[in-house]
Amino acid sequence: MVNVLQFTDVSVVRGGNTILDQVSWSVDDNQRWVILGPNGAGKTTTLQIAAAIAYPTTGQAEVLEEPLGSSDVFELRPRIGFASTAMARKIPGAEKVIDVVMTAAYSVTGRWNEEYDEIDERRAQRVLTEWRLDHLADRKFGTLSDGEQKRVQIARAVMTDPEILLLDEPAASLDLGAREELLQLLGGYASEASSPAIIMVTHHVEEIPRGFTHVLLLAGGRIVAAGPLAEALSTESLTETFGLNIELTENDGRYTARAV
Ligand SMILES: Nc1ncnc2c1ncn2[C@@H]1O[C@H](COP(=O)(O)OP(=O)(O)OP(=O)(O)O)[C@@H](O)[C@H]1O
Repeated sequence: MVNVLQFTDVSVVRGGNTILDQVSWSVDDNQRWVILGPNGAGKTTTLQIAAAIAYPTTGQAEVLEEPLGSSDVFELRPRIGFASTAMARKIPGAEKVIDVVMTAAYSVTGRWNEEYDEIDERRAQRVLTEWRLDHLADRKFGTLSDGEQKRVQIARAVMTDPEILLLDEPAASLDLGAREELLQLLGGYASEASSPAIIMVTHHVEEIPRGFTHVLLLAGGRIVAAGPLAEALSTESLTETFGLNIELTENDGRYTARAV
């Protein structure tokens, strides 16, 4: 078991606002975390620190055993897979799906010759197949549906074989079928022992895939609960997190929540 993330009293202050407040949190490589909390709770900021693209104002964050602030983030970042809508916006709509996935390897190999070309292309094809995108390899990214684009973002993030995979609201804006297909794929990936640690931000307990193991509940920049799903995700902890009476039900590894 390897520790991939260690926050010790992490606070983030921006524009005079305390966005994260003394957050201490630890993630091991065999864990798959969901981060839940209301709008503005600090979920994305937490993910940005885990991605080594934001830094604590005070406290200490270690990512893949490298302390942020005194490590070379340019060596660290290629070891992290990060899929978010903000990053997807940077992908040119005219780029072919296979290229969107394959170019993720550039930052790791740092070169582009015949040998790497073939290895990367084979790996990209394999990743596309895993995420049920092989039939779309030659399509332009901009012509894909939302659900397909989300899967391409994840395929790109796993292309480099990252040691930690970060997903910012991967199921947002998907229709029921696309959401369920994505959750199935994510659940399968999460259940594989060879997969990296996964941290996924979401707004809905319905979007927690089977195979996820832990939850971090945030409200107002503070931890309300953190730990194994069976213990930390409850009617009580959700009620406290969202500040209204919520009833949680679990059915065969999937969750639903509603106000009562
Ligand atoms: N530069 C900044 N200056 C002041 N406040 C900021 C700044 N950046 C972010 N914030 C605030 O920090 C809070 C936390 O933002 P963050 O994006 O981490 O929350 P979130 O939980 O991901 O929210 P959402 O669910 O709405 O995406 C928000 O209230 C946001 O307005």
